[in-house]
Amino acid sequence: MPEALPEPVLTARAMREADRRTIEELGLPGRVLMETAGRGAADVAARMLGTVAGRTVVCLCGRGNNGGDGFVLARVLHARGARVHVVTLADVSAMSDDAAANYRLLEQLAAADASGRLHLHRLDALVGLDHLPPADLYVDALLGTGLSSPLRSPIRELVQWLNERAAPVLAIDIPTGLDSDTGEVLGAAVAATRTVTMGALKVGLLLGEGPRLCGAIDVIEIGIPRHVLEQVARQPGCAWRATDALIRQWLPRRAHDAHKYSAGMALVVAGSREFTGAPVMAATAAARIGAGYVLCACPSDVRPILATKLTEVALLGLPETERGGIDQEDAFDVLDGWLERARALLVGPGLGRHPDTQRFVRALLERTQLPTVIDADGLNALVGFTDLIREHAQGRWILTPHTGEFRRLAGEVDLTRRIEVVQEYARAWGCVLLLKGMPSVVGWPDGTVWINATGNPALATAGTGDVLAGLCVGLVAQGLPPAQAAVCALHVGGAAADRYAAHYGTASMMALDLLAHLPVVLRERFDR
Ligand SMILES: NC(=O)C1=CN([C@@H]2O[C@H](COP(=O)(O)OP(=O)(O)OC[C@H]3O[C@@H](n4cnc5c(N)ncnc54)[C@H](OP(=O)(O)O)[C@@H]3O)[C@@H](O)[C@H]2O)[C@@H](O)CC1
Ligand SMILES: Nc1ncnc2c1ncn2[C@@H]1O[C@H](COP(=O)(O)OP(=O)(O)O)[C@@H](O)[C@H]1O
Ligand SMILES: [K+]
Repeated sequence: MPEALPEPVLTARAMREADRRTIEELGLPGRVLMETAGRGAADVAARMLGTVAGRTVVCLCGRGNNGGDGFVLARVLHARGARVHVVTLADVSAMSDDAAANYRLLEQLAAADASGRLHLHRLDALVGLDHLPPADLYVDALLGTGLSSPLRSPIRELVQWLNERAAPVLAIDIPTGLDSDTGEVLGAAVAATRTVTMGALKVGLLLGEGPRLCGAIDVIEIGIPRHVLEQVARQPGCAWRATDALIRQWLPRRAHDAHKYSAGMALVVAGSREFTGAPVMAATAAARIGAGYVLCACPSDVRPILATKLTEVALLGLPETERGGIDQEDAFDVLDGWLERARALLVGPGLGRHPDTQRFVRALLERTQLPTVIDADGLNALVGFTDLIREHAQGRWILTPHTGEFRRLAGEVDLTRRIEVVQEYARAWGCVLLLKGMPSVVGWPDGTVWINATGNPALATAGTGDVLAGLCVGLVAQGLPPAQAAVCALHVGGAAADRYAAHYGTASMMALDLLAHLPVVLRERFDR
């Protein structure tokens, strides 16, 4: 089976380091990198145009290497018959060396070419823009990873002008104005139809405003060796994105001689008088993703209610104190046998925050050696007890907080640096930390971070977190290590949401719809 490779997601600093090492250590000239980048971008532009000959392209170029990529793209599209207008802001003497070399090439070409299809415009003020002909495609080659502060004039005005154009916009490397590390808009930013990014994905394309502003993304391989990308990807703030091929490789396969125990038993401790839906969604999700035997342990007085909603999922009633929480000692009498037989545990969905229940949760987590998913009220029981995570997680726990639950656990954190924050806490707590959101992010205890590649706003509906927790425990019950189970659960769950949205849009989905689409997605996309 060929080794499927995850996609590196780099910060500007890591990208610059990869460029530098390729140029200085490997000896691949920066000019060649730029030529390859520009040609790759031109191919994407050509696909957007359909036909190139006779079409009009306006290319706005900055004076750095991002502009240089744009000059190469302009030359290539011109060679293929397009009418090209290149707009520059600076004199060639102020350009970076590689950009200047490519600009001089364009000057030679414009002088030698009698077709009148290549026009170079030096922009001193914005007035020049209105003399440009309407274009079939605009190219944003103003700024890339060199952006370091809120956009200055005149680039800021150029960005606004671009955003008023009717025709599609292709952003080179990063939409100008978008922070390539955080996805924040620095003053103003190009809203691109498509972004062609060089060498590797950038973090800012996937976080914050990135997904909204960059449109579809093409990654151009420009000659930076994979081992260089993998090494720089270890820098803080960098991450990885799984591919379908990698998930297909990781997902468990059911053995031909499987029986319900060998296919993995998941024990779900969930539910309360207030929440009888969460245990259903979590336990059903565990069964749907392939656990052979799912047992749901809930407070005794909600057992009859769940029994009407669950058929394939077996139920266990947990004794309660007279105050209404779960009675710790009596509950262990009921659970201990099952804790020996189960292969994975999920604690939390809909458990409620009764102090007795919270004490029971902490005692259970200290007692079990099972790989465990802790979600929702399981996490709330750990507020103020994060030492318990440090002592007991040992890489076996998956925590699945949304932003609010994470803030309650970790205190005030700056989530514009969500990659670093997840990296830091997963490492400090020694657990797999799945921080839900758009996109959801997974931190491993060794510092590796994953940005979810699938999912869409249809997921913003109550219960999808319960489903996600169930997918996690269902995968761990089948023998998948917690680190990989969290990445797979997000990827597959998000893929189910994507299939739903493709058919029905993003407003109508409810959490259990994810499970209705899961079998087809597992079959069609993940070969299970
Ligand atoms: N040749 C190669 O190795 C490869 C290069 N690659 C390409 O190079 C790009 C990186 O090139 P880069 O480092 O030159 O930076 P770049 O994004 O062009 O910007 C520099 C300019 O930005 C300006 N500027 C900064 N902040 C600003 C603000 N707030 N408002 C306004 N202006 C501002 C800054 O001006 P200054 O602040 O210096 O006055 C300077 O003029 C990368 O994205 C990729 O496309 C790839 O193809 C890979 C191979
Ligand atoms: N399969 C999934 N893929 C990606 N993100 C997911 C997935 N499931 C849940 N999420 C994220 O989790 C959020 C819902 O979690 P949460 O708020 O805990 O829901 P609830 O507690 O109502 O079940 C969603 O908005 C989405 O960002
Ligand atoms: K750009």
